[in-house]
Amino acid sequence: MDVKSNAVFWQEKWERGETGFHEPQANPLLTRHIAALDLPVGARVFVPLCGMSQDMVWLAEQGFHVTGCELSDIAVHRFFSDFGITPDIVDAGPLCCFFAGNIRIFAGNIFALTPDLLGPMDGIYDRAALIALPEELRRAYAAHLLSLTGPVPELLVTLDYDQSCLKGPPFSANEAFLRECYGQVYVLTLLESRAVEGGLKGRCPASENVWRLSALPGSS
Ligand SMILES: C[S@@+](CC[C@H](N)C(=O)[O-])C[C@H]1O[C@@H](n2cnc3c(N)ncnc32)[C@H](O)[C@@H]1O
Repeated sequence: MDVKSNAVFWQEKWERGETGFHEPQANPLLTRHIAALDLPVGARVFVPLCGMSQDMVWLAEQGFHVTGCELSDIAVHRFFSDFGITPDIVDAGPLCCFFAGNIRIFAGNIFALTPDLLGPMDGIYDRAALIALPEELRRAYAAHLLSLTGPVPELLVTLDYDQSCLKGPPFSANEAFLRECYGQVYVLTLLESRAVEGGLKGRCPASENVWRLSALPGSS
């Protein structure tokens, strides 16, 4: 699957309301482990492929400046309208930037986002972003993310399961794959691993893993 067909796939998911990944509250793995990034209040946190995640609200409530990037306009509009907030909207090259308070979201394809548009970031929170993408795009995504932010600390939530058991998304990302994508610049530390209750989609044993990525000495 290439960048264009991936975009069509996700746009159609949002149009059909197939958003089972969306959680009504902040993810407990985020709230439990964000401190591991050691970010000061006021730090700038990037949330790639953010959907309309409540995690952004929770991060903003902790005093962080949050920047998301999301392909679907439907998701971005719903994120703000659910709070009864009318965001300001400005053109940002090939993307559109929505902002209100200490949350801004780039609506558009992350592969079109540039370091200049994004600006400096102090940390990354990736839940269901890397693993939303098929194998061919996942490596490109990881490299692009690094080109956007450099090796800032990252909290990464992944799934690990036998890919032959389910088609995905979400796709499996095992430790070897993560080390291939990120091991050149990051030290990877597994903070928590827990079995998905009842199996992934009720069909396949899976573990949900929380990783801290911190810059290898000399890589920042
Ligand atoms: C599985 S959802 C996860 C959303 C969010 N992280 C959460 O935890 O609810 C993946 C999201 O990535 C978005 N997406 C997929 N490819 C993208 C791309 N190339 N650029 C920006 N967003 C993308 C989809 O529209 C979808 O909302």
